[in-house]
Amino acid sequence: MRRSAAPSQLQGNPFKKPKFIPPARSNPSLNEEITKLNPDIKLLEVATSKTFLQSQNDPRKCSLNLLPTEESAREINHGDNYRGKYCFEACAMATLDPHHTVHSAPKEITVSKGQEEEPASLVKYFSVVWCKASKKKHKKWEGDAVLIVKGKSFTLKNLEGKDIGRGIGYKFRELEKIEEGQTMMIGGKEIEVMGIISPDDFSSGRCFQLGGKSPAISNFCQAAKKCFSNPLKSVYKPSSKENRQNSFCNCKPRHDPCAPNSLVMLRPDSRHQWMFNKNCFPLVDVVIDPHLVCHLRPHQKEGIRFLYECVMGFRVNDRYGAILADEMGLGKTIQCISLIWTLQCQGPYGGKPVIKKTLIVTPGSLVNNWRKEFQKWLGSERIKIFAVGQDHKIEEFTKSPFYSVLIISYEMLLRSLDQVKNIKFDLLICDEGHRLKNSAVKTTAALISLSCEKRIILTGTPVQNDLQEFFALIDFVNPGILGPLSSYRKIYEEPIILSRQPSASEEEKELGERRAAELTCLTGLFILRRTQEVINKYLPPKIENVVFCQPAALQIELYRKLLNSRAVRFCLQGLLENSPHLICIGALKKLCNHPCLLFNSIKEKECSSTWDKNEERSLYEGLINVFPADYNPFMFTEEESGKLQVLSKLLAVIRELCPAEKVVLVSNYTQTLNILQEVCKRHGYAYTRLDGQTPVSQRQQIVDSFNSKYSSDFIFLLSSKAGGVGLNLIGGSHLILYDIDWNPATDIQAMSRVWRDGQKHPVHIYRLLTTGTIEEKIYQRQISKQDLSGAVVDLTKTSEHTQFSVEELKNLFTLHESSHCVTHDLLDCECTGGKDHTAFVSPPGKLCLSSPSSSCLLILQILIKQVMHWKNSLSLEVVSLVHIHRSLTP
Ligand SMILES: Nc1ncnc2c1ncn2[C@@H]1O[C@H](COP(=O)(O)OP(=O)(O)OP(=O)(O)O)[C@@H](O)[C@H]1O
Ligand SMILES: [Mg+2]
Repeated sequence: MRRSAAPSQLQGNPFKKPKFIPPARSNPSLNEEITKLNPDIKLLEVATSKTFLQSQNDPRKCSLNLLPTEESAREINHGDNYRGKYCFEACAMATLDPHHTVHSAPKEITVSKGQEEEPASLVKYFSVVWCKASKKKHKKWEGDAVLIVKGKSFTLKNLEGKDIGRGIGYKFRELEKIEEGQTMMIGGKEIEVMGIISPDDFSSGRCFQLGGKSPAISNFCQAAKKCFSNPLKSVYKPSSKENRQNSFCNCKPRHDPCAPNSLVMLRPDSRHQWMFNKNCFPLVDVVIDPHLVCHLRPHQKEGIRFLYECVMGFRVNDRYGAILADEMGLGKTIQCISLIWTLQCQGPYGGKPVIKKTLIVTPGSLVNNWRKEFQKWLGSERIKIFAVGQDHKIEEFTKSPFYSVLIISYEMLLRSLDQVKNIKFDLLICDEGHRLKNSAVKTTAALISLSCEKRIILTGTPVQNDLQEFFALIDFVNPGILGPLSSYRKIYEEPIILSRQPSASEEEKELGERRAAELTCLTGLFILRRTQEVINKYLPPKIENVVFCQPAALQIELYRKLLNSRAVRFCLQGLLENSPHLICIGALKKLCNHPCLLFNSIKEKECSSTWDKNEERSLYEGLINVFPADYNPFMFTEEESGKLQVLSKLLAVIRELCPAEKVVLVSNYTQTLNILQEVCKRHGYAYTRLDGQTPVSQRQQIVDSFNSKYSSDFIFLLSSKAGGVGLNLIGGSHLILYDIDWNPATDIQAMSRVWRDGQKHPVHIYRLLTTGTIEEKIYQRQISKQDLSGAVVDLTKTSEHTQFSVEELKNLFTLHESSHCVTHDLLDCECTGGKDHTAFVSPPGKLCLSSPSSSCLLILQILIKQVMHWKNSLSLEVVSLVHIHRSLTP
């Protein structure tokens, strides 16, 4: 009986180690032929099995390490190039298992009738191929599967992790004796055992990747040798016509690889050469332009190496994507610029450039920032870049042969997708690419439709909590690397989520942890994330202050009323259909910013008669009477909001004590920015503003003008939604976050606008919170959830700020009137926190509130070291380590 091969057999099932292939079923003549053609094949086989075994034994190493090691590869390279070619063909063939011929009839394992003694806990795993039971002569294996034998039962899972067969009550002795090569009938399916899977490979999920369509992770070696002794000797044989034709190509590196401080990229291994150097060009060192290298920080050099290896396909076979997820301000832009410039001028094969055209897609406000950064690092002569804007239509780029880099906003890309699709791009960079975490959105679909293999996502915001979002990012840069979504869910997502449930068994917990570790390991080859710690030493100090502001009398009264509204009572009864709790939360947050914002909403809803506004109306019932009869929201006063009073004083103090320094004032809401703008006007502060309404073409100009030392602007009003990411606002050294977001990442993004390279002054961050209110609760939630562990995806988090339990809502919908500062109470701090110590410093001598407002309660002064410690903690208790600075400064 002959069977055609299952996928694993076509690709070489690594679980089927060469030594176990029964001679009868291998094809000796083929192997002999291969060995005759090239004796090096033995070396490769050994290397292959060695690499595999090594990765199997070392759980920290990723699996799929199936290709020859660099050592073996280099041997090939030093020999005749053609030999190298055969060698690879042979290598590929050697792992190919010839069609199987089954000599013995499969045995049906019989269901045990009698009682058998066996250890129920004994679990074994096998890689198998299977087909439906049939009496046909020529059968076809239908697929690879994993057989799990546990005590007297078995489960058969396909490589997507789905159960395709189950059985119980088998004879234990039969199941125990299962060995490689054995064919048997179980559960109406015929299977052949291909190999044993170690418990480690099962629990990590590797066994599911290895059998079928999974990628092979290439042998990856960190150490790039400095330079070639003689590149011509190793590969270049100008014997053929083709080679003679190519003899014009450049054999010398563009920059001296042996110069001190030179940054030389890793050489391609022999697999890569075989795949991509068909014309046998000489190997040439790729060396980063020294003009750039002299500016690069160590982590940036490492980042460039990483990006180069990823997009060249050195790290993962046939995958050319990368995610650079460095924290904000680490210079992702310069790393990409260096990569583009290098690949555009150089390449390892005959020095031929690897890419011609690059597409950079970025949020609208950063299009011109990219252009400026190119100019900053490369000047305007080296590289011609084209930023799409109102006056720079994409047609210009299409027509002109000069431009090699196109920078376009996500919005514009959607509008001109057809034109962009007509251009052949060799490299695609998606800045602030976390927006691609949803594969259903148009932008993602548009970018996927571009036929560019080399894809880089840049993001400073880690993907938290959501394994599917993580999948979308991975699948975008390296399509298919995690298999289809359905199998990813079965193999990774479900076990990981299950293991996080409080009711998870020890076994489930262990499995979930192993799968999470494997996922991290697998994706870690093409994800790089460094934290701000790497640039701390290059930056001035940062002092972060959390300013707790007592609410004003009007705010308290309105707050009480809101909490007594029908809408809130509904929520507390668990009636959360149509999400009324989100409307309530929104109203409370508005009130914390200023009551006039709530007044506007009340008026708006009063005029609206639509049915679906009922809930909102029930929230606002009777509130209008709390406002004075002649209340005019345009004539709002600072006294009506605790935070606004503090803000006003804070601005006055900064202006007085540090007249040369500027302030970035951030809010999540445009309406709040309007109020803040009005405050600026009233006090005569020169300001500039960037929000969602600001035309994209003007944004960079606004930023540049603020950053300029000649600017008279004192305040930069910034909407965190429009400009929270990517902007460089180093002109300001004080940043005030007027309101708080559920997602700590949004606040951190905003805070990172000023504390970045180029900043000359110590940076002061002030976060304003209204005490006793929902803002404090959000803050507490932020610090208890926040974990900047450096992971791109934090698999331990489950927070979702749209879903709350009734208990959580009860806590959110409480006003703590008797406490001056609930967070302070939670700290177990011995100071009384009373109104007697209402002065604040940061740091001593630099800034103080000369006439402290009675509405201010405390400033928690958190020094940078402590911030780090605090950020890494998961519990509020650790905050008590934070020094509470309450000394009165004259
Ligand atoms: N090696 C360097 N020397 C001096 N300045 C640098 C260096 N690297 C980067 N910079 C500057 O630091 C600033 C921040 O860099 P960049 O905008 O690339 O950060 P980023 O990693 O993209 O941050 P974000 O996630 O906020 O977008 C820029 O003004 C950039 O020119
Ligand atoms: Mg950036």
